[in-house]
This record gives sequence, C-alpha cells and structure tokens, in this order.
Amino acid sequence: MERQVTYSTPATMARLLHYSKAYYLYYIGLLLIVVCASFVNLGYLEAVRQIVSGATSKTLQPVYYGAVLAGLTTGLQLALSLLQEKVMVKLKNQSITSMQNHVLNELYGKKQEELDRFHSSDLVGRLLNSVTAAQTGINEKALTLFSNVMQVVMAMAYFTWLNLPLTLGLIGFALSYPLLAYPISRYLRVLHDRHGDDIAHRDIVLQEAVQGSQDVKVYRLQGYLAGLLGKRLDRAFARALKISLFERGSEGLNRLATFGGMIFTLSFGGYQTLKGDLAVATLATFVVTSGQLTNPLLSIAWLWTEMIGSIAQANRVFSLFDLPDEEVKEANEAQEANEAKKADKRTEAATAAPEATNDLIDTCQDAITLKKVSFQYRDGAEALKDISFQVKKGQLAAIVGASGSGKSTIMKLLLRLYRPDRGELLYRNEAIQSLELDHWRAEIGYVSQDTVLFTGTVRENISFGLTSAPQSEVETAARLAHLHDKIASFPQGYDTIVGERGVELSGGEKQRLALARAYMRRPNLLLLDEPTSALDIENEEKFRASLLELMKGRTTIMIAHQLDTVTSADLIIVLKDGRIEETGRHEELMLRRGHYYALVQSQLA
Ligand SMILES: Nc1ncnc2c1ncn2[C@@H]1O[C@H](COP(=O)(O)OP(=O)(O)OP(=O)(O)O)[C@@H](O)[C@H]1O
Repeated sequence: MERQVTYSTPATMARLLHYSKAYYLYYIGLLLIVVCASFVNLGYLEAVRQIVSGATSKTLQPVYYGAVLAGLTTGLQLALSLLQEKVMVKLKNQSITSMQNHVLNELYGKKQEELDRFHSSDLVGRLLNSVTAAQTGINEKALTLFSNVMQVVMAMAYFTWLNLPLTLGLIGFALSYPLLAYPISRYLRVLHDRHGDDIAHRDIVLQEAVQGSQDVKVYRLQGYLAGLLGKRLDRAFARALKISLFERGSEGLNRLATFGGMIFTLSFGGYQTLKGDLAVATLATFVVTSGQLTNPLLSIAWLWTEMIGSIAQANRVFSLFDLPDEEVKEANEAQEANEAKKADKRTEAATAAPEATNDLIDTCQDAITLKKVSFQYRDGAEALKDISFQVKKGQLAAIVGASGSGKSTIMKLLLRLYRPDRGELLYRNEAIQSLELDHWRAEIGYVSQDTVLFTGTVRENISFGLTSAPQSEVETAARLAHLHDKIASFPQGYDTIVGERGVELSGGEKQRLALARAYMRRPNLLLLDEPTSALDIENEEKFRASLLELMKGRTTIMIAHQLDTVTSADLIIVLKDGRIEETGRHEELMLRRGHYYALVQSQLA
C-alpha cells in the first residue's frame, strides 16, 4: 500500500487555508462573533470585581450592578454561541461535502497506474475520515484557537489595567507550557501520520472481510481473519496508546503551569495586599478570574497539538491531489507526436516512395490501429510486446489467448487507463492520446467483466448519467437488451431500486443492462471484456441477440475466453505471453493448426 508524502505543517496549513477561501464569508461572520463573545466575556470579570468590591466596602450598589452585569453577560454569551453553532454547522456541511466532491473529481483525473498503488479502502478512508478531520481542523479547531487568542488579548488588556506585575507573572507561567510542550507536539505529528497508515491497514482487512464474506464462510477463514485483524489492531492500538500518553503528558504540563500561576497570584498578590499596594477586591478578582487569561492561553498550546492530528489527515488528502494527472501532459505530447508524424508524412510523400509497412496496417480513415505497441506495468514484467493490428469500421475483432497473455491490458490501453511505453494507438489516423479524453471516451461503449449496479432506480442505471434521456429511449435500450419484460414485471417498473440495497439482478441481467447502457450512448466503438463468460445458455443467447443488435454499424473489439463466440469475427487476434502469435479469421486459423487451433482443441477436450 502507498505511503504518503509528508508535507511540512505550515505548507499543509497554507493549502488548507487556500482551499477554504471559498468560505470566507462564513469565516468573517464567525470571527466577528468570536470577537464580540470575547469582549462580552469581560463582563464576568468586571462583575466579580464589582461584587467583591461591594462586599469588602459593605455597599450594596456595586453588588447589584455586578449581578445585573453577570446576567446580561450570560444572556449575550448564549445568543452568540447559538449563532456561532448555526453558522459552524452550515460551514461544516458545505465544506466537507464540497471537499469530498473535489477529492473524487481529482481522483478521476489521476493516472490509473498511480491509483492502482492505493487500496480502495485506503482511498475511501481518505475521502471520508481524512477530509472530515481536515475540515474540522480548519473550521472548528482553528476558530477555537482564534477565539482563545481573542480572549487572551481582551483579558490581558483588562488585567494589565488592574495590575501589571501580577498580569506579567500569570502570562509567564502560562507561556511555560507551550514552550515545554513544543517538542511533544512535533513528535505527535509524526505519530499521527503513522497512525493514519495504521488505520488504513486496519480498514483494508475489514473491507476485504466484508466483501469476501461468502468465501470467508465457505473456507472458514474467521479465525485467520481475526488473527490478521488482531495484529493490525494491535499495531494501531500501540500507536494510539503512545499518542494518548503523550497528549495526557502534555495535559499534565498544562496543569503544572495553571497551578504554578495560581500559587504565584496568591503569594505575590497577597504580599502586595499586605503592603497596601493592591486592593483586596482586585486580588480576589485575580484569584477568581485569572483562569479567563490562563485557560485560553494554555488551550492555545493544547489546541495546537490537536490541530496537528487534523493537519496529518489533511496531508493524506493533499498527497492524493499531487498524484500525476493523466490528461494534459499526455495530450500535449501526443499532439506534438501527431504533428511530427503528419509533417513526416508530408515530407515522405513529397520526396520518396513509401517504405513497406506491416501488411495489416493501412491508412483506413475509420480504423482502430495499434502499431508496435509495448507496455509494462510498474513493478511488473512486460505485458505487451510489439502489438500491431487494425480493426476497420464496422468490423468485429476478437482478442483471444491464455490467462495472463495480455488481453485486458490491450483493453486498458484502448480505454486510455494506461499509456503505451512504445508504439501508437491510432483512431482515424490520430493518436488516441492526442484526442480530448472526454471525447475519446464518448466514442466508446464499454462492457466490463463485472457490471457494477449503482444504488438507484433501474432507469437511472440504464440512462447512467444521461439524466434528460426520455423514458422511450430508456425503454428502447432495455428492449434491445431483452430486459424490458423483466423490468415491467417489477411492481415499481423502471422506478425499482437496484444495487446493493435494492433488487439484485442476476449476472446475465447485469451484463445485458451494461449493453443497454452502452446503447444509450450511441458509441462508435464497442469494447467488450469477456461478456459471456459467466452466463448460462439462456442468458448467453439473449446476450448474443442483444449484442448483434448493438454491434450493427459499430466497430467492436471483444475479449473472448469461450472460442465458440468468435467464429464469426472478422479478425481474431491470438495472444501468447504478451505477443501476437497469429491473426486471421476462424477458418484460416483452424487450417493453420497453430496456437489458436490448440486453444480450440483444449476447450473441446
Ligand atoms: N496492475 C498490474 N500490475 C502489474 N502487473 C499486471 C497488472 N495487471 C496485469 N498484470 C500482468 O500483466 C500480464 C497481462 O495481464 P492481463 O490482465 O492483460 O492478461 P489477460 O490475458 O487479460 O488475463 P485474464 O484472461 O486472466 O484476464 C499478466 O502477467 C499480469 O500478471
């Protein structure tokens, strides 16, 4: 699993702030509320002073005045805190949802080979937990931090007005805490980063345990999984314990500073009172309310250690943003390659007779052409070597070969999930890398081995993003896929909810639904990945009938394991160990008695 890049704390903070600038009106509102609340808070301090001074001078008026002031302060504080909560909840909801959408869109734009390095549960964890923690950090914790700073400023001004030496002493004690806690907070940042990885490792086991629950039952893997989970939990627990101990240690230092400040106020203040330099009421105000200065000062340091946790989570999100993008650079490079190729062609045509090329390849305008394509997965062996073939408009090409021979890899290159290391993939004589990615994918109808049903209605699953498609079109697509009667038999018809939380469709029905989806988009190209491998005879017949309908006038490239499905193909490409072993039609290949013949024989046996 991927270990993330660690950015410095200020750099991550700056990015979080930059990202959050869209919510500046909320922040301004919250800051105003916090400033008002800090000012209003002074009411308590003054109320205490008035009451004690009334008590010591035996006059009632300051006592009444103090009581009214305390009541008013409480009312105003409550109103301000309700307002703050309301704005904060709105901010939290909007910022978390928007950041999650942003992360998802970022992920869709990243190179597939980069995404392959993450476990899906790690990505989901970053999307759900890390985004929430990062946003909570920047919204709630940063605001509380600011609120504390404001309280410190206000209380400092008030206490300085009452007595400067006592105030300075109090501040000195309070500041000793952040100074002592600083090295702890640096170490905590490292621990939080590692704990994030621990949690991701734990979630991977949990996700696989849930996803593979049937296999777990059948193979009685409960004990094995419990052991594995236990190990991951132990590691996460050990680190969490370390974090807690350091945080509690940090709290201990906090208490030491608070207690020291209290002793100082009593002893130095008492001494000044004895000397007659300090009124009893002022000393009492200091003793009772010094927390209004020291507590926020101490929580600033404490909150900072908490913010470190959020920053570590933000780091996990930003390291996804910084993965290489798939489109822009590739498009530019390929564009240049195309231009260069066109220029070369013009020169060739003007000067010399064309060189002999692979006899499969011509310059047919509507063809898909692969020219000497090679590809190697990161950390893997070369999966494709010098692959060349051409599929003309309207033709059906079938890719066959043993498991691991490279069939799916060709599909992935055609879908532009990966780019070839060498060679070219051309569509209408243009490198597909040079085409706008969205336009290229809009040309394609893709049916994969596993059709995913998204939780939603059947209609939504067929129209699949084409939200304005009329019902008649959805129905036509469903009829083509031989699904209409089945859907009509559901009490809710096309409004039936399917997917994990609704009606389950059989494997064959899902495959046909994928054909209906492809039909809705009227693609020029069909890419099919082993669509009939999991179907029973009835479903396979329906699937083939639907497919024949869908293929009319379209260029189709299909991966096939069952060789009886490819007998009518215009071109069969036989792969072996990443190379093309043979190409031709079924009859030719059978006569040649080569690798294809051997594959057919092995299936008949
Ligand atoms: N993401 C990946 N990372 C590294 N190697 C990979 C990856 N995907 C596939 N391979 C390797 O590339 C080679 C070709 O795999 P590919 O999936 O294209 O074969 P295939 O013919 O489609 O196999 P199957 O019929 O079993 O699906 C195999 O050796 C495989 O192990």
